[in-house]
Amino acid sequence: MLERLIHSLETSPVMKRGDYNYFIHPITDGVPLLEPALLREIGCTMVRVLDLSGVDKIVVCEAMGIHIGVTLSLMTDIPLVVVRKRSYGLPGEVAVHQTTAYSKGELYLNGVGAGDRVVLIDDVCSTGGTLRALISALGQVGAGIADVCVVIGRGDADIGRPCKMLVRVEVSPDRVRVVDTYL
Ligand SMILES: O=P(O)(O)OC[C@H]1O[C@H](OP(=O)(O)OP(=O)(O)O)[C@H](O)[C@@H]1O
Ligand code: HPA
Repeated sequence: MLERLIHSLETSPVMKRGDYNYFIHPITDGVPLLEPALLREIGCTMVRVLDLSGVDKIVVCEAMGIHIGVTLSLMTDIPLVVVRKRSYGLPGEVAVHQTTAYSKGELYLNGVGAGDRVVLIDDVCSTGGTLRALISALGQVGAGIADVCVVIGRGDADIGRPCKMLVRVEVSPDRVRVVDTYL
């Protein structure tokens, strides 16, 4: 079911970002190009594995959650909320701090309120810093999280709740290996 994702990951290049082995892949970086069939494969798998009952909104983070969220939104008719890296100052906006293996910044949540039931989607979970920040923001506005799902998991981050990972990878300085799949 995830043949395209697995093959594309296992042939993806790895570069250094400081000490961090950073793999470069269409889903996590948008380069060199995104094949519609790969997006469809991921969208179909997410529809199968996610608990979407009663879900009002799909929540993703700028930038590399957006194409995955759009794919899922088009397949399910559930509206999409994009958490941004800049503030709009709208009423009810919540700011949280994000730390990853190679960056720090602020994330700004708009468009989700008390009682909303959401699924949280991202491209990759590595240190878990981004998902922890997003879960904190959703908690602050009083939203319920039905499910959390990422396309690719690496490492063994604790985000304080279960996270469905379509594939799990190990990344060495010269290659990516897929070591597990969700289905
Ligand atoms: O588990 P973590 O260590 O938090 O890493 C995962 C996050 O890192 C990347 O985002 P990044 O902030 O690099 O921004 P981008 O989506 O704009 O590339 C990726 O899109 C995830 O959101
Ligand atoms: O190794 C990576 N590649 C792409 N995006 C990422 N986000 C966290 N780690 C990575």
